[in-house]
Amino acid sequence: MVLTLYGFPFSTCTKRVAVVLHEKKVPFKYVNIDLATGEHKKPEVLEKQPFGQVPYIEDDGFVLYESRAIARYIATKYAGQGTAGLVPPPTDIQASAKLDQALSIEVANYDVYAAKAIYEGVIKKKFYGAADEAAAKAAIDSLSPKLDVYEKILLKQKYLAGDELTIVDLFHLPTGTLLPFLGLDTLDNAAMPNVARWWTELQERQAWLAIKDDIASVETY
Ligand SMILES: N[C@@H](CCC(=O)N[C@@H](CS)C(=O)NCC(=O)O)C(=O)O
Repeated sequence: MVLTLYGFPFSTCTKRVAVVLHEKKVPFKYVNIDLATGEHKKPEVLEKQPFGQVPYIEDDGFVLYESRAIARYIATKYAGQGTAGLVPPPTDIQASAKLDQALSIEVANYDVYAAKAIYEGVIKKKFYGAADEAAAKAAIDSLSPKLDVYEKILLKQKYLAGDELTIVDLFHLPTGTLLPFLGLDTLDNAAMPNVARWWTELQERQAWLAIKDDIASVETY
């Protein structure tokens, strides 16, 4: 049975999973959970995702939530198809450790600030009428010195976990592409040529272009 992705089109977390499904050329059925009407807090959703959030997947009866865990599951299960190397083989202990390191970097040094900025500056404006521009700016101000460190890392290696593209690079796309809506060239910045090089390449990936504006079921590749 085809894998089912439950999500919401404007959800950055749903896009984090959808881009990996496309990279790995995994056909999937997309089911919309309407966050705007509170569908994510209904008992049938809470049974699958106890925090009442999206995304989650069902794969032959196997239910999984948390976008990063889902992405890793997909990249591992479908290692032999689509884009190669998004996760290293578990037997490569050092590459796996470097991926874990980069995954922690993304959560602790990037997403905590980028997601906050997007929530305060973009989501609040779109769904609740008014942005909190001061809170968005504070989050961006906290993100900036972290990106200076990204620049140092990306000067030495092509991607965040080493010289191979992995899932963690893709994880930056859903929030990073919304930062310009806050009037910021945070990631595409001449003062950070290696971040800009990395970021430009990521944004041009076919898998991202396929889902950036809309997520739809895919029957076959
Ligand atoms: N850590 C979770 C976060 C999930 C999350 O916050 N999802 C958002 C959409 S991007 C959501 O469902 N928000 C509604 C809510 O929290 O009530 C993941 O990565 O899957």
